[in-house]
Amino acid sequence: MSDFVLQDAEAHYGATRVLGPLSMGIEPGEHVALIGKSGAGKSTLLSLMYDRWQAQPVALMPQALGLVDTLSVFHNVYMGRLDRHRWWRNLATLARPFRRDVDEIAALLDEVGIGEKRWTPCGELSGGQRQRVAAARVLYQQGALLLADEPVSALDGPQASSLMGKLTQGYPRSVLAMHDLDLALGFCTRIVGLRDGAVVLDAPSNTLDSASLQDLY
Ligand SMILES: Nc1ncnc2c1ncn2[C@@H]1O[C@H](COP(=O)(O)OP(=O)(O)OP(=O)(O)O)[C@@H](O)[C@H]1O
Repeated sequence: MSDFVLQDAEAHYGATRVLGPLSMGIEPGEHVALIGKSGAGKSTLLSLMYDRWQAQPVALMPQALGLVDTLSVFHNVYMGRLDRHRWWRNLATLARPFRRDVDEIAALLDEVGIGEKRWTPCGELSGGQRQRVAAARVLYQQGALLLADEPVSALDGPQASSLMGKLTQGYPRSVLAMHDLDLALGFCTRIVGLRDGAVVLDAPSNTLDSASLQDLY
């Protein structure tokens, strides 16, 4: 049985129910694309999953990315593992990073194509570069499950494909809110379609094509 299960889950804003009740589990090896039009409940479902499962090693890449603009790209990626180190090591890293960390993070930044920006403050990056920093941070963090909200929305076609490959290979399971149906079908094993806070489709990707998903929009 999966450790990642929701049973009759609901989300409310004030007195208004915007999601559920819904039940679903994420099995090992599953990469789930959450699709549906704007306002369907994708971000709300990701937040609910993060709340319910945060006792387990879950990484979150939020839509707003959560970068600290005044810190360098290196330091933002390093934050993916802040909770694994003692306070004094994190404090020392702020002033003078350890060579081992610099080398590991530099390799990751090279992989996502922003190695030359290692010491640039995140506030000086483009939208696509910022998205790649946030992706590098969750790849550095590692864990049992990745939750990501439109993780490649600011990237061009080849960059988006490359990063989708790294994110789905970097975690044993993932749930990714997506708007690009071809990327969802190409990289995810399962498609969950939401409409007005309800699951209206839940099927393996290899049984679907992008035309059959258009009904959700
Ligand atoms: N802070 C909030 N307060 C009240 N209602 C909210 C709030 N955030 C979201 N909602 C409502 O919850 C519903 C689901 O929103 P959600 O952000 O989960 O949609 P989404 O599918 O992620 O949309 P998008 O693709 O635009 O990011 C919408 O009806 C939205 O208006």
